[in-house]
Amino acid sequence: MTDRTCDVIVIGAGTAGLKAYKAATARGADTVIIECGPGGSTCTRVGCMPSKLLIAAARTAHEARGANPFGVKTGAVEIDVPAMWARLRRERDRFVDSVLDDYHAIPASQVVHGTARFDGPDAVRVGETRIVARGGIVIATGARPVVPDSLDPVRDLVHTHETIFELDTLPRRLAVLGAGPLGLELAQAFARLGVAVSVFDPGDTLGGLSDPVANDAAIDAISSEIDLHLGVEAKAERAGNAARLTWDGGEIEVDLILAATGRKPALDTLDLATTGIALDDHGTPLFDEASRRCGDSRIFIAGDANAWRPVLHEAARGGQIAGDVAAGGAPRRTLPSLAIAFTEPNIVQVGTGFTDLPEDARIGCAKVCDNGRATADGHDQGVVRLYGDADGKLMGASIVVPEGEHLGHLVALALDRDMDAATFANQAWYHPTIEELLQSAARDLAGIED
Ligand SMILES: Cc1cc2nc3c(=O)[nH]c(=O)nc-3n(C[C@H](O)[C@H](O)[C@H](O)COP(=O)(O)OP(=O)(O)OC[C@H]3O[C@@H](n4cnc5c(N)ncnc54)[C@H](O)[C@@H]3O)c2cc1C
Ligand SMILES: NC(=O)c1ccc[n+]([C@@H]2O[C@H](COP(=O)([O-])OP(=O)(O)OC[C@H]3O[C@@H](n4cnc5c(N)ncnc54)[C@H](O)[C@@H]3O)[C@@H](O)[C@H]2O)c1
Repeated sequence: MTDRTCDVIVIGAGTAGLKAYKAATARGADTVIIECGPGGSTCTRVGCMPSKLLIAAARTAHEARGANPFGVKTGAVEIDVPAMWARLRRERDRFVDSVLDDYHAIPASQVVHGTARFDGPDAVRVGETRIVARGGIVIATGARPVVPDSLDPVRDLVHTHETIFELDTLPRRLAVLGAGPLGLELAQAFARLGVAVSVFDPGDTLGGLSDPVANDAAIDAISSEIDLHLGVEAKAERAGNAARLTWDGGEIEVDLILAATGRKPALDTLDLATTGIALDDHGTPLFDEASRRCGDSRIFIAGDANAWRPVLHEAARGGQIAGDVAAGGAPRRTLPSLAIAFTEPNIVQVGTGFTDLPEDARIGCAKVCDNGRATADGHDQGVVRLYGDADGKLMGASIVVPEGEHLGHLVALALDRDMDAATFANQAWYHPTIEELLQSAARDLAGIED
């Protein structure tokens, strides 16, 4: 039995879902949005924003401690731990509230609370209620953290990004499993707040960097602040109130463990088998980037749920596209990929990655230690690696640079404009700026003499 028919159903009211709802509604579609949680979003509650607030506190402490070489005396730097957590949670709650304002502005008649699961390719059930979509169904269910079974013996000492921002104290010793963006950002932040941090990853790269020169630069810079173990499988066991981690060649005891071992699309409750859409080997629907449509179906998938570019601006854009196309709009072009880990130095990857470059690709390089502004600011570690094809057309970059986030945006813009390295080098580059590193790398790539 069908209890309701509408034009578009959106499953999930996070960043992608709210954008999808707005886009479909803007086309005049009767749109129903289904949410199983309290609303708000991963970004504001347990993701981008609390992590950036922790990083902001940590950076402030780090800069105060590092003031002496500039002739600035600060005395001993202490962390007022309750005040630090209080600011983080106060500001975090304001971000959450602003998303909830959008959610609560949706007419009650269009919102269904509960866990959605498919009942065929054009219908969804929430409890006993069945809703049919005439137009399309947008999956925007996000992702959830993965905790490895190897941590079972010490589960009560394990946090994920969903719980770590609820701490009231700081641990003395913290192990972070995973050297992806999540693990690295929080590892460096906790270290700067005075915690002894050890990071373990079975892989050899930081923040997913595949460029060996950029990866070495990141390792050099970041290992000066944290105890870094790459290429290592750590095993956990109980040691009184602590956890003992052992690996080939060493062991340590820690008070807490942060599992930063990736996130998996939240698709398990959806009963996707009833839809007939094609899934990849991980059970994630195959979809078209330009429309977010799954095959020839009227099912769309946006945000972290589709495991493609799991970052905020792609969740927002993907939701917008999916909601719009589900309501009759046209597909859009794909933007260059852009990912930034907010470590110091920032780890930025734009466009084509190192491992996907053609054999005849050219690489331009510029080192932070050769940049005047970086030297003035007290930085000497990091590198820009700018990639171009055999004709010098820009393809991408790996950037390990303090404030490199700004450089990443400029490269993304240049890629979107199909720029070649010589044209990029001949833009206006103010002196002395960190941005001049891009000009140097573009000159190197284009073979332009200084
Ligand atoms: C610690 C951390 C830091 C991050 N930092 C950054 C950063 O600095 N910059 C950046 O760009 N990205 C960052 N990200 C990534 C970014 O947060 C995500 O890409 C983005 O929040 C994903 O949004 P979403 O809409 O896909 O998912 P969500 O916001 O998680 O929304 C999914 C919604 O679906 C609901 N739902 C799930 N299943 C069902 C169901 N069956 N029925 C009904 N409702 C359902 C959930 O309750 C949830 O409300 C970070 C992520 C983490 C974890
Ligand atoms: N600044 C940002 O944009 C930002 C910041 C944080 C998180 N995020 C997003 O959050 C999501 C999760 O980030 P992440 O860093 O956890 O995911 P990730 O998949 O990028 O990295 C996970 C890391 O964990 C390692 N790992 C896997 N199993 C392990 C184990 N048993 N022990 C130790 N290490 C193990 C992997 O080798 C990998 O390096 C990503 O989608 C990311 O885009 C983004």
